[in-house]
Amino acid sequence: MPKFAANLSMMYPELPFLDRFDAAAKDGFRAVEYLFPYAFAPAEIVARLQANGLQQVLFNSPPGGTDAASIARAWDQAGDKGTACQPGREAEFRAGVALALDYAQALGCPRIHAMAGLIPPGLTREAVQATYVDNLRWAAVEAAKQGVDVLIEPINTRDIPRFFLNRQDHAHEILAEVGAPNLKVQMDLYHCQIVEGDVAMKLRQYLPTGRVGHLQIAGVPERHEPDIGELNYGYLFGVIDEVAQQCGWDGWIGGEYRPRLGAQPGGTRSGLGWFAPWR
Ligand SMILES: O=C(O)C(=O)[C@@H](O)CO
Ligand SMILES: [Mg+2]
Repeated sequence: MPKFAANLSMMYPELPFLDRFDAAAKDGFRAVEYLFPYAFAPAEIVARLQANGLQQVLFNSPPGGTDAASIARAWDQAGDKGTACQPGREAEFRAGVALALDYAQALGCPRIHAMAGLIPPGLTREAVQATYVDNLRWAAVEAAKQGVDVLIEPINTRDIPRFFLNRQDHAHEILAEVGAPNLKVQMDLYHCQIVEGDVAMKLRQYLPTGRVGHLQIAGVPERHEPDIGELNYGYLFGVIDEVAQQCGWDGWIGGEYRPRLGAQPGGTRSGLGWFAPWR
């Protein structure tokens, strides 16, 4: 049966970040993910996880720099959204992964997402791929020392123009080139539908490879609740369940969407009809 995690960066915008853990647990989630924990001491987050019986299943390494201002700048509209593919920023990438691994250890989190970043102006995807592969190879070795997986995520270029990694096939080619068993794909079905479509067949193709470390979902195109939009998630959850039973895939599915009612009080809970059968 599919296991769902609440993405606390997008869900529960009506609440301060630390209170979102309590709300997700009350709504029946057993696991959480989010972008960045770095504005909080690990102990503050561990306290929220433990008080609510929640597992931390995913977060991102810093998208640039390791201090709060750099992380915010790297994530804002004009930010680089990661350094992994950017030649000359290898030291920054490594410092970010090291910080993420410290947090992963403290939070008991088994995977981190290392964002690829934008292709720098004047360079091509082909020109920066060697930097990306070298950085991921280093990150996978470091993460393996503490039993953590490193994830890479194809993201659509309507949301993030010039993002390096956009397609599932490219992500799986990168895994083959890096050759590290703990490097896996974060397969976000929202991005997959926008860039490639044919989502059910892609699930059937990639879940049995054992190289998909995590799934994420949202309605397309507005990135609201999964039961709003052009994707039929009721059908897709059935496909995931069927394939998972056949191949033993045991990953989490993150609800990474912006509730339709925005930050209205109770807005996230009122949109959880999609989750009711799986609670
Ligand atoms: O934007 C997404 O999709 C994500 O999963 C974030 O973690 C940014 O990578
Ligand atoms: Mg995602």
